[in-house]
Amino acid sequence: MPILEIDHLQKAYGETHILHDINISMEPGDFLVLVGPSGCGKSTLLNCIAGLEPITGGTIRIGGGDVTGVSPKDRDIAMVFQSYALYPTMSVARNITFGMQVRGVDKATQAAKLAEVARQLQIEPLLARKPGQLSGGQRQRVAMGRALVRDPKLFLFDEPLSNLDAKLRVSMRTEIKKLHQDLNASIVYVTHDQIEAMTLATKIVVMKGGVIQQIGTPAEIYNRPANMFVADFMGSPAMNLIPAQVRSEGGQTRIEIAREGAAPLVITDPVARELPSQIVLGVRPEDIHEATGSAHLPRLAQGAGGDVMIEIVEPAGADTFAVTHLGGKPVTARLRAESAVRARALFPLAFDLSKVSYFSPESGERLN
Ligand SMILES: Nc1ncnc2c1ncn2[C@@H]1O[C@H](COP(=O)(O)OP(=O)(O)OP(=O)(O)O)[C@@H](O)[C@H]1O
Repeated sequence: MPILEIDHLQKAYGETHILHDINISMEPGDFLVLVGPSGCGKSTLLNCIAGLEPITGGTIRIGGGDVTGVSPKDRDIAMVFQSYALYPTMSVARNITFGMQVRGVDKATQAAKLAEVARQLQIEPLLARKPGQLSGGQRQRVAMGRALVRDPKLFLFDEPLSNLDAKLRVSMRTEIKKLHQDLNASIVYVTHDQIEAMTLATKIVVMKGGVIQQIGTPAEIYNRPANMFVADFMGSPAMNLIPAQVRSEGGQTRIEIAREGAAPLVITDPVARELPSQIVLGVRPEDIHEATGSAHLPRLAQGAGGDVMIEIVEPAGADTFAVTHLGGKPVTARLRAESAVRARALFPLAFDLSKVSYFSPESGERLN
């Protein structure tokens, strides 16, 4: 049975529609990440799940029970906010046990739960301190501790790492992932950071303008984006989106891409595909390879590339990024660090056609 089922959810503020026909089904133990740009409605959706915002239409079920009209405290959820929302005058220990005290949990159980989460989160030495005496990462841990002692059906996290510096964010991300694995907890997590989404989620919901664009595993979202918005939003550097023309010939698909100062680059997809004459070809930087000595790239089809003029070369330690222009757009290839690629020179590049996406230029939807 799904731990969370959202069915045809609508949310409006007066005449302003914020969320449109949201449908989500989440299994127990899932780490479901709601991701999208600022203003896409992900926090509003989380608040609807928590019961902090009334919904305009549809239903929400948690653990099989309809909670649509149920107050937040009766939904068996625990929420961790971006602001942590700790009580400043209470010690760390009191912050964690206070909710249990209010619910009438006996003292011995409170102490046992406190000890358990303090150990899990490695905050034992901090229990007597006040929130003002903690670092951002430590406050974050206390806020999580407060959620953990509730042992709820569902954890809700609203951008919990956004107040931390970059380095701490990465280490807290690892901790949250470990916590999820250890507890097998069901988590709904909001972030605008696509890397956080990719690294944490078992399931990603990509949103834009209050509409779900795609739901899938991180691999599905990355490898088979449903449309150009998802293709562009997920992945860094972003997927290259190259306008191209298609000619079907003899059971193959010929794709022509305009190249500056030279005849179009013609690549041949060995699969016969039903494509419109104009498409946008999506290819991730790591799926564009140096075409010379491609013996180590057996999956590269014959005729999958050609010489292109390299404009900029950016060494980045483990990789080297090479930027060219194709179809009138800048195109980035992620090459090996030891690549001989040079700026302002021709260089042979080939696309891994087993990995490319084709999109409709009009609707932006995936075609293959
Ligand atoms: N009380 C409100 N009344 C009217 N509009 C609101 C209200 N609260 C939020 N909105 C609007 O709803 C939309 C979604 O907001 P929401 O905070 O859910 O976005 P978000 O994706 O979480 O963005 P962010 O990452 O910036 O927090 C925004 O356009 C926002 O202006």
